[in-house]
Amino acid sequence: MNGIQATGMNAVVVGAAVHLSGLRKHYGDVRAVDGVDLTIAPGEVVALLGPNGAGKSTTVDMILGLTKPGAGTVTVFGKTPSEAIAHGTIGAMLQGGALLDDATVGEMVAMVASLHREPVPVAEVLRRAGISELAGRRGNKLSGGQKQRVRFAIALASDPDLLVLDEPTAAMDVASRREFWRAMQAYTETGRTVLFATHYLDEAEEFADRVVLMRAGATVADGSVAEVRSLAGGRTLRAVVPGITEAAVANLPAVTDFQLRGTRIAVSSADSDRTLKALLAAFPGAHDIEIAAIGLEGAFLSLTGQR
Ligand SMILES: Nc1ncnc2c1ncn2[C@@H]1O[C@H](COP(=O)(O)OP(=O)(O)OP(=O)(O)O)[C@@H](O)[C@H]1O
Repeated sequence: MNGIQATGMNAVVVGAAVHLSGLRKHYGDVRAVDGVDLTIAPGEVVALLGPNGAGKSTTVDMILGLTKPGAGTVTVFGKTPSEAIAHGTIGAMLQGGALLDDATVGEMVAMVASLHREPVPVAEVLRRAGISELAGRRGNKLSGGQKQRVRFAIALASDPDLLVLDEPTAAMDVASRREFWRAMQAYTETGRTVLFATHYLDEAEEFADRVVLMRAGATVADGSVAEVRSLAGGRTLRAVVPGITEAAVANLPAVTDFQLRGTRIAVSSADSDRTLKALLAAFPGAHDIEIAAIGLEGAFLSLTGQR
C-alpha cells in the first residue's frame, strides 16, 4: 500500500513495526501462545484471525506489554512494549476498555491526550475518529457501538504509529461498522501500521493487506487474503465432461481434491488456469464450466480445522 512510503519518511523508526520472536505464554497446561514468530512492516494493515481460544488476545496483550511473555521477545519499532507505550508509539483499542460515566466524550479524550507528550488536539482526534457530534455526550449516554468509537478516538489521541485493535467492531451495527472503517482507512492512508484481531472475515478480506491465522497458540497461515485462500485449495472448477474418467481428473495439473459424478466434475485446484487449460486440451467437449474462488471463510475453516 502507498502508506509504506509515508512511514519511510520516519527513517529512524523503520525496520519492523512489530517483531515477535519465539513468543510463548503458557497458563499451566494451556499453551495460550506457543512459539509465534511474526514481523509486521511499517504501513501494513494486518488482520489476526482464529477461532475462540486461538491465542489472539494473549498475543495482543504481550504486544501491548499487558502480559509478560513466558519466553521470546516483542519489539515495537525497535522498542520494548512499555517504552513504545510511554512514547505514544502504540495506540490500543481493547474490548471493554473502561470509560467514565460522568465525563463527556470530549473530556475523556482530553484527559487521555494530556498524558501524551505530543497529543493531537481533541477536536482533531474526534474528527479523525468520525465522532465530532458526540463531543458533549456523557459516557453513560453512549450506546455500545458509540463506546467502541470513543475507545477508537482514545487510541488515536497520541497520534500513534501503530494501532492495535482487539475486535474493534464487536458491538457495532452495520452503519457504525462502515463509518468506523472509513475513519480507519483515512488513518491507514497516512502510512500507519494496524494490527486488528477480528471474527469478521469480511472485514479482514476488505481492509487487511495481510492475514495471519492462529490456531492453538501458533500461526497456521500468513499472507495476503489471496495467498491464504490458495493455501486452502485455491479455486473450485466445475464442468460437465463427456468421456471423463477418475484417472483423467486425478492427472490434471494442480488438482488438490475432486469429485466425479457421471460426467460432472468438481475439482479443487491450486491453479485453476492450468487445470482448465489441461482439461480443455484433453477434453475439448467439456462444457458448463464454472470457476469459483474459495472465500476466506472456506480457507479459515479448512486451515483452523473447523470444517
Ligand atoms: N489469564 C489466563 N489464565 C488462564 N488461561 C488463560 C488466560 N488468558 C487466556 N487463557 C487461555 O489461553 C487460551 C488463549 O486465549 P486467548 O484469549 O488469547 O484466545 P483468543 O484467540 O483471543 O480467543 P477469543 O477469540 O475467544 O477472544 C485460551 O484457552 C484461554 O482460556
